[in-house]
Amino acid sequence: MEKRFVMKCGGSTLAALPDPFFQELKELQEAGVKPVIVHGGGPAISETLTSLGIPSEFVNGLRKTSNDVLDVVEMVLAGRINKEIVRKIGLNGAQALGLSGVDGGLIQARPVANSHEIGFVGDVTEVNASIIEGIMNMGYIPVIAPIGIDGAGQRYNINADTAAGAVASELGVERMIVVTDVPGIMKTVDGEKKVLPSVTVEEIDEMIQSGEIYGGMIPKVRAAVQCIQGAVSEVIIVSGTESGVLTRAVTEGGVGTAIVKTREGKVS
Ligand SMILES: Nc1ncnc2c1ncn2[C@@H]1O[C@H](COP(=O)(O)OP(=O)(O)O)[C@@H](O)[C@H]1O
Ligand SMILES: CC(=O)N[C@@H](CCC(=O)OP(=O)(O)O)C(=O)O
Repeated sequence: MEKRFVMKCGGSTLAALPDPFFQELKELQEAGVKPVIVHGGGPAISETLTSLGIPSEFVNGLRKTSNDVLDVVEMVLAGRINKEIVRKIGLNGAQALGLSGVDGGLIQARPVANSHEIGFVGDVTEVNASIIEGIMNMGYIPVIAPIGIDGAGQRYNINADTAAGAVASELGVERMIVVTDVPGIMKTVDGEKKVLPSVTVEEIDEMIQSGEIYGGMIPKVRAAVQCIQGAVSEVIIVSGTESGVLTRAVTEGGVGTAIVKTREGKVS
């Protein structure tokens, strides 16, 4: 099975991901699947900023990033969190190689439109796929921290969902899997909260308008909508703590919430 997929692991769930999750990753790799991981770490960044007494706030889901904040973001994401994931993959029998978007100029970025307000936050302009492919071809799982860089050497803090979407688009993978702390996109139907098996771009817009999708789910669905406009067929949002979820998401689908162009276009 020669198949690649991009998996975004959210900071909300990283510490809770159990060994069986990483064992599934190893088994998928042994079966010939090539995973690429892009990770977040928002809660760990916030904790470190607090312990250092550096104020931090979010504007529309993006962290206001001064130079001091940027140093901490890089230290926590490209340092502690990245190496923790690499270590867990190693302990469960596979091999990973960690890097940030700065390494080899992997993720090129430019300031977001409202950078005057939120500082060094970036949008991705280019992803150097050959670096990722080189790592995969050596038999390692690339583990990428979402820091970007521009031609002048300026670093940028990039939302991890946005970075993962850009990597998935550049690699042209069929599926991006977003691992978070909820089992999918939820909606209250007849007074009961249910996980939606699939949602279309149109339905996402309505759910953001109505407030049913809010907070940290917004960058996820925005990144998903952006990458399914291109080669990526669907984005699947799942919880990483459910047993067998990763294998199902990669091989057959039918788990979590699939974000699809249209229902007809759904790959099942
Ligand atoms: N419709 C929705 N269904 C499920 N979760 C939602 C929804 N709208 C907003 N959320 C929120 O999004 C959160 C996941 O985003 P976030 O905390 O940023 O996670 P991560 O660190 O994995 O990126 C959930 O814990 C939940 O509070
Ligand atoms: C610009 C911006 O907001 N960057 C994020 C990067 C980490 C991230 O996105 O982590 P999660 O996936 O855990 O939310 C931040 O500073 O928190």
